[in-house]
Amino acid sequence: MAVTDNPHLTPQRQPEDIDAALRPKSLDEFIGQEAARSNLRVFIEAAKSRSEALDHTLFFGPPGLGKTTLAQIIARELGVGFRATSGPVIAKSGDLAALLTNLEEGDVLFIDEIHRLNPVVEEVLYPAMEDRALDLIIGEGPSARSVRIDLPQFTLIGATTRQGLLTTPLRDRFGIPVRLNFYSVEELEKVVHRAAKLLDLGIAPDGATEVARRARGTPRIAGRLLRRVRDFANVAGTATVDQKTADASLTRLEVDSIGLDAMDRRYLHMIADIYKGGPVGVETLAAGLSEPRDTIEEVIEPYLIQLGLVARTARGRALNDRGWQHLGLKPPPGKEVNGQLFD
Ligand SMILES: Nc1ncnc2c1ncn2[C@@H]1O[C@H](COP(=O)(O)OP(=O)(O)OP(=O)(O)O)[C@@H](O)[C@H]1O
Ligand SMILES: [Mg+2]
Repeated sequence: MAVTDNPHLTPQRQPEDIDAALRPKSLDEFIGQEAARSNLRVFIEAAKSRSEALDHTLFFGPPGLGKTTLAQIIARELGVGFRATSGPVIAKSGDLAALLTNLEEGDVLFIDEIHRLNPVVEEVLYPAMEDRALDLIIGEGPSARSVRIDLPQFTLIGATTRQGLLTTPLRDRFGIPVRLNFYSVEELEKVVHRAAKLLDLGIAPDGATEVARRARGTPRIAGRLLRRVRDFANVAGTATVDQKTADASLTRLEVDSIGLDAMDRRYLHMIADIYKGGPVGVETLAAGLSEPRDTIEEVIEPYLIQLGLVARTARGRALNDRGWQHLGLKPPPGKEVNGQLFD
């Protein structure tokens, strides 16, 4: 059985299914991330010209910026097979051994959420990445012996939203670390136009700009918002989405003028209203919002920090003056904001 046929080793994350239709298929089609893209182009070309596997590659950055997409594109550009799995589903070292021994020459093995690998499994990965070999213990007790199995040349592509949670030995074994950044509005406009074409939806430039401005710097969100805008447009009988249609739809979806959603605003209000602007610890916020700490750190905070609304300080999260402004509130008198006393 092919590894990818095993349901336990190929978890289908639901959002990915919706995403599949909009996924770019080549580096040329992939929008933005210029530096990463041009470097990858060189590394892929070089590996191909030497008939070698590409060096192990690590993608890290917030959700929805294109990590899985780029991994698939790399396999396609290299002209090799693509096997996908994810950290939490590889429960035992035997599962990983099965995956690795089933690889074909040059294949890409994609491990999503690689920061969530079991440490025992991770140990198996080290020699596999470094020497392309597998050390197995066969038998038990006094008759147990260790055998080394050679693996085909392969490329491990890891993806993580939390680079900081990777162990140093694992991080050091990736020859090509790639950070993905939030997209600019101009880049997201292109993403929106491309997606609209694929969805067979007419969109005016100002309509695309409106969706792009409110997509939280994230192509996945741009795609999602566009689908909802399409629903509103279809029902209203609007042929072409312009700024007004987009704005009305997004407002109904509670996406505000800078793209923050209801959850983002609950987070900001919790700091402002209950903790007087902070600093407040992330665990406290997690409990107050009934959200896992991971979601807060991986999904909610990166964009708010990027916009400068919130700061991560040693004593916890604190609202910056832009955060107060966005909420239309004033910090309490005597409050230190951005390191300055507010009066
Ligand atoms: N540069 C891009 N150009 C066009 N569409 C993109 C781009 N990057 C991502 N997308 C679209 O955004 C969606 C999400 O991308 P992807 O699944 O690769 O994100 P991810 O980084 O793997 O997210 P996660 O961390 O949640 O796994 C896909 O539908 C993809 O088509
Ligand atoms: Mg992904």
